[in-house]
Amino acid sequence: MTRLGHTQALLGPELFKQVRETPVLVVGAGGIGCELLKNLVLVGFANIEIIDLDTIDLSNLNRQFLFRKPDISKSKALVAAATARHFNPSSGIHIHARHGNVKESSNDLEWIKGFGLVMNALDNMDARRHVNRLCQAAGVPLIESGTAGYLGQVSPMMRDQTECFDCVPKQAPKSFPVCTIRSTPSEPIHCIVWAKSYLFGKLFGEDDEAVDTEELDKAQAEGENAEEIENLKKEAAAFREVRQALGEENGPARVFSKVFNADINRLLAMEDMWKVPGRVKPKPLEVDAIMDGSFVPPPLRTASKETNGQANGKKEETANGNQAVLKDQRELSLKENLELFVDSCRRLSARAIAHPDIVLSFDKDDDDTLDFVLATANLRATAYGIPNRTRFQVKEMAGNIIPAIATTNAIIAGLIVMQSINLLQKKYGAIRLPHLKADPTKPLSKQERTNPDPKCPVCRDVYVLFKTDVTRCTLGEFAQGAVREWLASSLNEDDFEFTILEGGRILADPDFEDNYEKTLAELGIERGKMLTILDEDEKYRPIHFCICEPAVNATTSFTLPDKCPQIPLRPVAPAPPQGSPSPEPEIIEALPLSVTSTISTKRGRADDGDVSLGSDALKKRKVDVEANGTVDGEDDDDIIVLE
Ligand SMILES: Nc1ncnc2c1ncn2[C@@H]1O[C@H](COP(=O)(O)OP(=O)(O)OP(=O)(O)O)[C@@H](O)[C@H]1O
Ligand SMILES: [Zn+2]
Repeated sequence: MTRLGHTQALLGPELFKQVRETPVLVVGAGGIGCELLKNLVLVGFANIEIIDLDTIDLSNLNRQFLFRKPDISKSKALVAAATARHFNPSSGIHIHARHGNVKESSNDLEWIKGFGLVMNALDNMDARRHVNRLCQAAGVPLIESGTAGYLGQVSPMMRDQTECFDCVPKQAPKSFPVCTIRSTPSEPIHCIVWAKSYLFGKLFGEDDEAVDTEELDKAQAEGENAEEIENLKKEAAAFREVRQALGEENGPARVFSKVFNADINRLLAMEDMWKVPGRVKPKPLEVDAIMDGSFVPPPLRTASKETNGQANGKKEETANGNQAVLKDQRELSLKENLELFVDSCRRLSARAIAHPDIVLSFDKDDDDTLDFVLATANLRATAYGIPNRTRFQVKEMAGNIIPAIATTNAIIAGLIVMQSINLLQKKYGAIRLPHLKADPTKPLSKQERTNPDPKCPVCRDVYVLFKTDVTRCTLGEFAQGAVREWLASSLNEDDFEFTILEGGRILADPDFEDNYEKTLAELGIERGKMLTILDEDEKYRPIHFCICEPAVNATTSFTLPDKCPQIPLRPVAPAPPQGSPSPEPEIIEALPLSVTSTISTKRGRADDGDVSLGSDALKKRKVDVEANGTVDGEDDDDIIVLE
């Protein structure tokens, strides 16, 4: 019996026909995507489109087995398709591979409606949200998936039948108050974040002197505390000075004495700061004493077995109780950290001097930047009595590395195919029940899925296919023809007052019709975007008109579906607490022509990891808010976000 003969016998002729004919979309040709594509081809799916924006990297080869060394730098989607085709050569399968971003404007509502099933094999929230919205708008079933180390999950999503990706709140990225990072660290991660997203930027990142000065002058003019501004200016000037001297022979020593000695002494002088219960005073570090082994580090703040055995400088022999451990897994002595600090400072400043136009940034795979973060984080940790970390641990923490495990990807890809079959059979009971999870303690577990959240801002809204020539159709024509004559009349609303938005922009409202004469193109509306209607009485759910290519041979400037869909009412919102102002969206009167949405084939943004964890980026938000010497407690809501 042929390979497909087995599948046919298993599935029965009707389901097998669906498998063969249903057009399916796979988004992402990475760890899960490669496994999935292979499975789909072997099961007999014969009409597959796969899209990925990335090219193959050496680090992909350990688990993305559709790729080989000679494929490095080639398009993931194209190579994956070319390899997978050979897995079932006799089956007459058609794989359409696309090297591109799923968010491209050509991937609009009409495009997604062309699929019977969509499968996400992505690694970031942004793209997942985008595909979820498209699928919800089109009513096309989506199978969402993700893995993080040994954990993984598969979640089928079907409009009106199950919750969607946005019905469920996602875990917020881990964040730290700025003052914890800047002045009162208590855990190794606080020191790593400080080294990576504060100190590294100050010494080697973009020189923000002009911005600093301008902002501080402005704040002073606006009446901010003059002493605080003065402190901030001094702090900025001090950093500038050590930064400029970095290339000199004693450059690293000057940085050391500023950040590990003078700054700590200044903090210690702020007595009120150390009266907070539980807060432990740091101890300034001294180069000479560290080098001759006489420096006595402060005791470790946690009652842990860890020793930070810097006192005798013999850490190198006792680290982890094992001399034979790999270099990266050995904890450095205080002296070694100091030497590594000096050495990495020299390497980085040599790079900065050789290429002044290239701004250095932390990269876990760049040894110079990793060494700098390792050494400075450990030196700071020592000053604060916090346990040190090994190079391996710092790389993992600073790089937000979650190991990708091929077996988890393979299990998840198999479960995606099982759920695809359930969806094709419209076994909604089956897709609602097994929200399948892979977990090392219980290889397969299921979690009952819930109904859509009535308040979900994605799957409870209404979406309308709006085919239009954006260079011809004006906003006024849209408001009259699509909203008043088509939508409002089907709602039996004679006096329908509404606001038109695109993204966060208000294009028109009952008192603002200045844009009515402009074409949609002039307003920056293009294929793939949505015009959203909100009624003034807030009676109905938002209605999104999804811009698609004009109909062939269209004589009018737009075409609408024959029938207006049913527009549900909004759920009744609980009364806002007394005195709380209602949020007003921003009105943009003079609209900039922002049609320049350039889509890169490489991501310019950080991944947010599989499931809801992990990322390659540590974002810094407003790190400089705290004046040097003005720490106002842990409840500071300025945060440094670890995504
Ligand atoms: N907006 C997008 N459009 C198309 N493909 C995307 C988009 N965002 C992410 N992807 C693709 O999704 C895939 C996710 O796969 P995976 O999680 O294995 O990541 P990876 O980049 O291959 O591996 P790693 O991040 O571990 O190096 C990647 O190939 C990535 O290029
Ligand atoms: Zn939803």
